[in-house]
Amino acid sequence: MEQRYATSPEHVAGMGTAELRARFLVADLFADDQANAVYTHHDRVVLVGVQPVTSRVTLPSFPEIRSETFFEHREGGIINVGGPGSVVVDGETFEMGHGSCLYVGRGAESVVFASVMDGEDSAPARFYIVSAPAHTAHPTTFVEAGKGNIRELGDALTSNRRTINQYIHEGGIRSCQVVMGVTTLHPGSMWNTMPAHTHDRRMEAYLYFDLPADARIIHIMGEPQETRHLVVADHQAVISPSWSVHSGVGTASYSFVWAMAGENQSFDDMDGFAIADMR
Ligand SMILES: O=C(O)C(=O)C[C@H](O)C(=O)CO
Ligand SMILES: [Zn+2]
Repeated sequence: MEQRYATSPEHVAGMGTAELRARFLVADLFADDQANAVYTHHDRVVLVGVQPVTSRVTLPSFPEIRSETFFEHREGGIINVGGPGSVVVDGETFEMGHGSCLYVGRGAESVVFASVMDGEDSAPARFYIVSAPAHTAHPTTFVEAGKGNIRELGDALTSNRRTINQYIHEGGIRSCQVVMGVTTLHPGSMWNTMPAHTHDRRMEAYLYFDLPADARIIHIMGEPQETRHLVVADHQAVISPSWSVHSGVGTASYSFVWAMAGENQSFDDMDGFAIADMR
């Protein structure tokens, strides 16, 4: 498991492109028949990518978290950003289509991932997991793509019309810390999360998906008065510390998984910034 230690805003001001990418961009989460993990140390959130192709993949326990099983003292949200697949949690099978979400509660022991590969052109499932420490066990719960709490935001005139699907949140699937959902840009709209915000109570991670292979997201990060950017490709994630804005513009429309953990679970607890005040 890769370790990414926590960073401070003062540190970012002097970083060049390579260091910014090494600290905040998770470029290679998905690899065939593997479970790749990054331990962010921001709110002790672990990001995992599982891409089963020729065989099933069992979620390992990873020595860095010192537990018998991955979910012994953790919980996690899983979203499938690839082709159809399944997740078996302690013998119970969840068929997961593109964009669907599964919450796995503390104490789950065996978690096994598979793709439904039924032809040469079929795409493997890509399971994206965001996990945080959990103090109690909430039930493992599945929700189909598009069946979360829907919020429509933005306007085509400002190129930011988008649909937010909240899956794991205060009014939906219960959890200890993890809050998770998917935002989809409408055709022709390219901007997410602008005006931008921070939430000092929670870190957040974005995983961009459904972006054409030759398109990119220009992801804006850093303090609002001292921003930096990352150029991000499909299936890459960005770690956003609590003090950092997280907003992006695509060269094509796209979706992204957003997930947070920390002090509270209040989606609307955001500190917004006027666009004109950003630097
Ligand atoms: O499009 C948006 O705006 C978002 O999806 C915002 C994220 O959900 C977020 O940053 C929540 O704090
Ligand atoms: Zn946010």
